[in-house]
Amino acid sequence: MSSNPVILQSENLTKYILETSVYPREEETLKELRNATASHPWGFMGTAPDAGQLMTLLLKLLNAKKTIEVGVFTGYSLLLTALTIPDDGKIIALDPDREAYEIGLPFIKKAGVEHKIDFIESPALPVLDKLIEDPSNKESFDFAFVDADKDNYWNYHERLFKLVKIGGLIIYDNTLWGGTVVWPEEDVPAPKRKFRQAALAFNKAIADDSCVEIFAVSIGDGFTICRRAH
Ligand SMILES: C[S@@+](CC[C@H](N)C(=O)[O-])C[C@H]1O[C@@H](n2cnc3c(N)ncnc32)[C@H](O)[C@@H]1O
Ligand SMILES: O=c1cc(-c2ccc(O)cc2)oc2c(O)c(O)ccc12
Repeated sequence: MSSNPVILQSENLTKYILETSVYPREEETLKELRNATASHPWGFMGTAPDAGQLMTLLLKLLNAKKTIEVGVFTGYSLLLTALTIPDDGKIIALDPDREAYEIGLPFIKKAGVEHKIDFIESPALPVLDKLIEDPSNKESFDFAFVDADKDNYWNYHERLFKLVKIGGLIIYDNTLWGGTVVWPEEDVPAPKRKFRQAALAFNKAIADDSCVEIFAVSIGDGFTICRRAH
């Protein structure tokens, strides 16, 4: 089994895709933010650039204007969303770690998109609950991206489902959790087991949810794309 967390069939194929179609198209400030994150001890948590490119395409297809991001870290996925939505678009970005967000902030400012971002330094669940209490927020968001504490994904789904409009998208990252979802439990390193179990439970629950159309994409660490059907 490869030690590379990328799930595509070979590391060379991933490299080929990155070099031919992702890096040449990656916006300069995104590249700079990604490079600034690389030296962070948790730098590997940033959204994979190929997965980010897919997200950009989906945001454009949707004409997304109002979005939510759960799990910001240094802001790679946040900056790409801010670069993609229109100038009067808005992103509610939730993360208890402001320090990591501040690593990416100079690149967000340089890109001239800070005005689209409402960063809230908080765990996401209480903020989502508050948003739901306001009827004007219900079914008002075009798009949500979830890349945070993996054992809360179903809790996020229950809330985001109420906030995202019919036809809107919710994307969940890490749903293949380094490919470990198909490994025998005993082969999975102990620290990875808790979130592997969370991914298995979430993948089953979302497949059983007839209110969304879904597709699990083997890109990055696994993207599950959900469209609110009704
Ligand atoms: C994988 S990183 C996000 C990566 C980010 N999407 C990017 O492109 O760089 C996960 C983030 O989730 C945040 N997080 C952990 N628990 C959270 C919670 N309860 N609510 C919101 N964010 C949380 C962590 O602080 C961390 O910054
Ligand atoms: O190794 C990780 C860990 C996380 C993680 C752990 C705990 C949290 O509360 C949030 C995130 O996230 C990761 C991630 O998103 C990724 O793409 C690779 C590795 C990890």
